Amino acid sequence: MSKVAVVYWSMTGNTEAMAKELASAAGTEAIESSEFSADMCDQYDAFAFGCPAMGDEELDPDFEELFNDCAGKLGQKPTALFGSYDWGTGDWMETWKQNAEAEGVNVIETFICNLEPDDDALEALRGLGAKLSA
Ligand SMILES: Cc1cc2nc3c(=O)[nH]c(=O)nc-3n(C[C@H](O)[C@H](O)[C@H](O)COP(=O)(O)O)c2cc1C
Repeated sequence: MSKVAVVYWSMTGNTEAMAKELASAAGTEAIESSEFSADMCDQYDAFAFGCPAMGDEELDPDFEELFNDCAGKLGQKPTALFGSYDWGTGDWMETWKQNAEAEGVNVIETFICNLEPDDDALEALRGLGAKLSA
């Protein structure tokens, strides 16, 4: 089984709920982004990074700094990006994915959900966790 790092930033708990469901299915615990650093990437085989739409379709700046630090260390390891949004249409995730791929990150899947994850979203997140840990 792959060792999966599920690293998230969340202001009001929606992305945190997503992270916890995904991590549980991957057989691990979600890690708050403030507790993670780029030098920890070597310990993992696969990654899921979560951050909601903030600013104007942007990542939280502190999370973005961490992700950019990690990006060069992920190599070809499978990486998923996820997060919650409200009034937009997911532009922040499109931008995030494009930037990650430009840095050479192997983005195998992105997953977004509107506000709190509903049952369908939780099921999809469990599937993603299982896929990353396979
Ligand atoms: C400062 C701020 C900026 C936001 N910007 C966007 C945005 O650009 N697009 C969008 O769809 N939602 C935006 N939202 C809504 C959040 O993405 C949404 O509430 C999300 O569920 C929060 O996730 P969290 O509970 O993990 O913090 C914003 C919320 C805040 C507080």
